[in-house]
Amino acid sequence: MATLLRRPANLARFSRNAADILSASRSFYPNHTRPQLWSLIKTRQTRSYSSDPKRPNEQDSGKDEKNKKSKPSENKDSGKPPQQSDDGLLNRFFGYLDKLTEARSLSPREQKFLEEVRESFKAEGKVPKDVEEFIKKHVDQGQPVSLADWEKFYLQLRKHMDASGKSELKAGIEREFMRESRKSQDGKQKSEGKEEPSKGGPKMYEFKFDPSSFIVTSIISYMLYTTFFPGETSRDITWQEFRANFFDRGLVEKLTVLNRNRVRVDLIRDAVASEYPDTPAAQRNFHYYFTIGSVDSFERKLDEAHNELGIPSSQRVPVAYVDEVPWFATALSFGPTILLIASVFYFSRRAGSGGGGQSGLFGIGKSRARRFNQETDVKIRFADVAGMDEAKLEIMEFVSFLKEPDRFQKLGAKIPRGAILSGPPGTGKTLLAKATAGESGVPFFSVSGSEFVEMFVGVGPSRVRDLFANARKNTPCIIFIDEIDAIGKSRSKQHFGGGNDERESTLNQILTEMDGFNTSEQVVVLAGTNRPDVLDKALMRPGRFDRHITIDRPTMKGRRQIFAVHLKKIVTKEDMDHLCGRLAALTPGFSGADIANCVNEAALVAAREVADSVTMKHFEQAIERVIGGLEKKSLVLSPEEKKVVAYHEAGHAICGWYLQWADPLLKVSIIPRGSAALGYAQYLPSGERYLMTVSQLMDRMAMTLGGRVSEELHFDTVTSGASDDFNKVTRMATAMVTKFGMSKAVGPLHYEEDQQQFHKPFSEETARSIDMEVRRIVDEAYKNCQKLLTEKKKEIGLVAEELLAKEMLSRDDMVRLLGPRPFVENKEFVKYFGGGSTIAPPEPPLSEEGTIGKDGRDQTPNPTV
Ligand SMILES: Nc1ncnc2c1ncn2[C@@H]1O[C@H](COP(=O)(O)OP(=O)(O)OP(=O)(O)O)[C@@H](O)[C@H]1O
Repeated sequence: MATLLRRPANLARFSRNAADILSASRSFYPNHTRPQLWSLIKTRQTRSYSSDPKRPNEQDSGKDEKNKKSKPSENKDSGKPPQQSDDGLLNRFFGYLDKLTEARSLSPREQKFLEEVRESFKAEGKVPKDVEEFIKKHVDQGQPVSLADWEKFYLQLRKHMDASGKSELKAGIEREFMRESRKSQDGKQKSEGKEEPSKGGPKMYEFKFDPSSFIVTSIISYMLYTTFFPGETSRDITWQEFRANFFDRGLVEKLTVLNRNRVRVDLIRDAVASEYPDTPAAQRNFHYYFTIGSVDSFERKLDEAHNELGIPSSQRVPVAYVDEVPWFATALSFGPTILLIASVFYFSRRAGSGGGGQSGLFGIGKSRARRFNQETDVKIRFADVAGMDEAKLEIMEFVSFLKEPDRFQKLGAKIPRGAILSGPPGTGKTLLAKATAGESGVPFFSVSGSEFVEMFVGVGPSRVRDLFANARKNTPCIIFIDEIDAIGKSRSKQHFGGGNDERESTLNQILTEMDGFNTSEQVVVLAGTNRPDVLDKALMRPGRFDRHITIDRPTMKGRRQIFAVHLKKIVTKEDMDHLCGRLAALTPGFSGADIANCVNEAALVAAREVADSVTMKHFEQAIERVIGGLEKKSLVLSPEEKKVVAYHEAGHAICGWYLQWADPLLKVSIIPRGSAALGYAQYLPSGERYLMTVSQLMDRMAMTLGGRVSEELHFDTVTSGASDDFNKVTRMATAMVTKFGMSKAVGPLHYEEDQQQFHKPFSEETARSIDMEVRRIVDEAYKNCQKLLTEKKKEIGLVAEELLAKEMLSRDDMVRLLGPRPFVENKEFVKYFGGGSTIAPPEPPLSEEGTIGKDGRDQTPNPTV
């Protein structure tokens, strides 16, 4: 390829030299015909050869000649009769080479090449056939040299050099020609003989033609050129100059009034050139301009000038009027708009590139669902999801459907479209969906409901369409829409206070898409929500989300299993079975996420202490921290306040100890924690409690009021610290009356209090009787508590003083101070806490009455001062 590229360049170079020689020959010897010319050259050469000392080449060639004669076997044509040498032809060829050398100053390499050619031919004593023909035809007969002739000639020389092993020289020459031909293309024909041959091969530069950058570069160059060299095509002059230099001399051909404020002067070029030989005005594109105040004054002045010169109206200089739009100014006026569009485009591309799929402004309607690839991403299996056996069983069916659809289809069963996983936060809904994908070995598209909500209209439905289209391309697969309540809220409820058309149309699109699946399409849609109650009924109907899987907070058994899953990754020397059981008992109401957090927190506590392994103590600290929040070391109470807190907490503790149906006490503390609690008493619910008796509720209320009663018994005044206790007690009592049917006066009725309803669901009369009943119940609980604590005033003092000294009392301390609790304890409690070791504080029992916090778990530690 390189040779092919080089060849035209070499040919061009050779033919140029040859043409030069022939033309030079003609000018040197104008009176001779070409054969005469060459015979002249020949004689001159013969003369010079006979008179000059022998050239080294000739000496060498003489030697070669002898060698040839002495060693005929070394001749290339050995075996053939040696060809008769044609000295005349050789000499004519050498003469031609001389002429070639003289006509152009060749580079040393080129000269060397020709020398080599000369030597080589001389050594052989003959010229090759083609060269012979060339000489005869073009030198002897004077026929013109065509490019084809030169190609043949050049190839012949090359062939000869190849045959005589001069390939290195040849390569050098070719490089030389290459360089020279490039030079000649650039139009910079320098003297080649003075230049050193370049080292290495020629550098090849690749130019890629980019039309857009070419246009932009051209425009910018033109603008710069016209800005910096405006005088090249135009020049401003005054009216006086115009008159004196051109108008009065009759050099003006035409005047053009531009935009009514400037005049372009067209001159009679030839006349201007002869009048002003050095002026640029003679150039074709050159114009003079002058400005005018107004068209009227210009016309008046022009008329006057014509009149002064006595030019008849038929021969007056013609005037044209043109309104030109200056393109540069126009382009500038569009500049800000173009800039704005360009930057919007650019930033939208950048912003979009973060998300998957198509980027840019045009990708806004594309789904943001993350696709987890089976082999790489979804490593979760059902074994990793603990404590929700029923939910797993339910969802297992989807796995078998995705794995072996035939089993269902052949019996004519319709495949379930999807399932809604509902439950409190952190209970493992996403985990279960991932495990379903992991088990079934299919791609998993995960998206959050809020990702369909954008400020642009139509984006939500478009993303839904895109998500489902993607899923259809990847069947079988699972789509998981987390927090579906963000878009799937009941449409009737949305209209209360405004409504949201965009959300509604997104929901409609989901409904349509789910309807759009045909029964054989293996796309399962799972959705997670914390609020199944607000979802649109249409979403829940059979044929869409067929299955409703409720995932509640784990039971004691579930917690134990979840702890077992998460403790696998933790380094601990504790007995695993006992540890899991004890931790599960300590963490009623914890969700899976809480448990995961708790285990991690314990490992962090251990690491902070630079321990080798995580011990029970670390777990208990972690649980305490998760429940109560951080210890508030910065909060320093005054001694009086501390005393009040101690007696308040001691009141709770004594109630919990001596009331039969109260939950067993685990820990009392007056160390401030979290945001509001100055102290707390903690109890362990006696097992999983699904039903509560009146006695249990009454004892729990009495226990909650214990703090305030103790304050009353021991101090002259009471504090504000019991307000949270009163809140709990009131809610419990209200629930007993309005929901549990535990009041004879109100009867077996259930009144749901709906925040969104303006009217209460009961009459004024009922409201009054509810109020009275609630008051009666609380009063009763209060009296019980007061009675008990008055009896146990001494014990309260004991516990409070010990608390002031130690700040925290465990169940052991209580046993030491008060003796064993006078009631039979729960079996599980005895199993894990009967030993009386340090007891971590579990959360107070969950109660239906609304001690549940924002996240579904009661986060308020029991009574504060
Ligand atoms: N049953 C469980 N077994 C093991 N780990 C669990 C379980 N439930 C929750 N977890 C842990 O809690 C983490 C959070 O769970 P996940 O995200 O599935 O909760 P979620 O119910 O989807 O929460 P949200 O409703 O807030 O989206 C999981 O990554 C896992 O570590």
